[in-house]
Amino acid sequence: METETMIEIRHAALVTNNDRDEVVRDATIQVKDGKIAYAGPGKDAPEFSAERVIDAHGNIVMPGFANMHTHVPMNLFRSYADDLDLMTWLNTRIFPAEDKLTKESAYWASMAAMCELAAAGVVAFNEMYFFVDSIARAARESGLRGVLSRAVVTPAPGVGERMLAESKELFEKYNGQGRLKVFLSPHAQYTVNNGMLEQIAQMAEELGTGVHMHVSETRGEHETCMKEQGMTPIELCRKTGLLGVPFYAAHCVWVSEHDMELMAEFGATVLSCPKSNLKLASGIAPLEKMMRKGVRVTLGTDGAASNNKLSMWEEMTYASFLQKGTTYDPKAMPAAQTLKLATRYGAEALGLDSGIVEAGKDADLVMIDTAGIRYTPDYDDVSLLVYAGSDADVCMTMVGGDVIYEDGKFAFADIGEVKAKLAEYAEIMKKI
Ligand SMILES: CSC[C@H]1O[C@@H](n2cnc3c(O)ncnc32)[C@H](O)[C@@H]1O
Ligand SMILES: [Zn+2]
Repeated sequence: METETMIEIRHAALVTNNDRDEVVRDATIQVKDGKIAYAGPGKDAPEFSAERVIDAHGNIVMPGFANMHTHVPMNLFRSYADDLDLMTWLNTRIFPAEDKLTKESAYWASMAAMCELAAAGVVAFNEMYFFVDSIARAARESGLRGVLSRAVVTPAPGVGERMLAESKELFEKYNGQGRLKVFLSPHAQYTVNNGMLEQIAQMAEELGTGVHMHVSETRGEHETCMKEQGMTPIELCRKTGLLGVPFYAAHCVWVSEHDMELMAEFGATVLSCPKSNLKLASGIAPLEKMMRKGVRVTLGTDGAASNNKLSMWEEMTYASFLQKGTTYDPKAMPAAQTLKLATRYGAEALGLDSGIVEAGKDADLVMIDTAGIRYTPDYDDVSLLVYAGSDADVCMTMVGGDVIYEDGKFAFADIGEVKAKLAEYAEIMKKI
């Protein structure tokens, strides 16, 4: 596929995702040099000499998703270890399998994830793993926006320091390069000692970057931290300085009222992964309560080994329905708010200039084919997207004005080759 600098999309139902939740019928979206030049009623659109005109009659155009917690090389481990709790899953199956990963297998697994994300309408992902060079290579090729981080653990003296030094090198190499940014990443409170948490907070401050960490995922993590440290994992993050930098806390299932108040006070971002938390039997994060206390909540999938899809569509449905079901309040997490958690709030948290479809924003858009039976009748487009939509409905994904996925085809990958490579590397995993 060619890159056009001027694209005009006509006759779309435009879900703007703005503060007024406006939906514009028969809308035109004009894209120039990666930005939205115009988005609004077709009848009011200015003259535009488009290199390509897309007829979106019968389609919805909306902002793309920000998947806020991923481990993209874990696409190699989908269906490899199911029906286990987090610690058994990690210690008996995943960590041994990860020992067999190589630069090449991590690259191809990341490419598989890029395809899965792009085809499901994701425009940005917030990643934590090792093999960051492999992930950066796949991300750059795909055109997706990626915030990468090299996970740090402290199993033995000196190991964490080496990993942190590597994180700094990766920051210097990739941060601000094209569509990439780099954060720092202590894996979790139970794998990283307090001294290293402090060093990471200091380095994030020096570099002016964020910190991405698994926090309060399971009851066991919460109880052990209380017993060994005399405080919750979030309180420990405050003590070690992590809440003083832009802080991105994945999961937050087992959080106290005080934890929520701290996160609101320090402006931390919660990266909730409702499906992964259910599959690993970790529990249900109290998102509604957190949001009422003023905490910024966003959504992610976690890796393909614990989800087992990278579908923000499913995260939206699970997140909303779980909050309704656990609060006994049908008004909890309504559709328009849920869509914002999956798109705009994530984009804002990552410092991206997208998440709303309006003039001046980056053109990070997706187009949804509404020909399927689930989009009829059409009383409320946002409701249809959030409660009835799915990956399969995405017919085009655009990042910074580049069409990276369209009608089953990827601009950046030969999907047959990607599948063949994954099958080849899976043979190695089967021998463990
Ligand atoms: C060291 S890179 C990231 C590390 O995290 C592991 N992981 C994947 N999902 C989870 C999760 O939900 N909680 C904790 N750790 C997780 C992954 O396998 C890598 O080892
Ligand atoms: Zn995770």
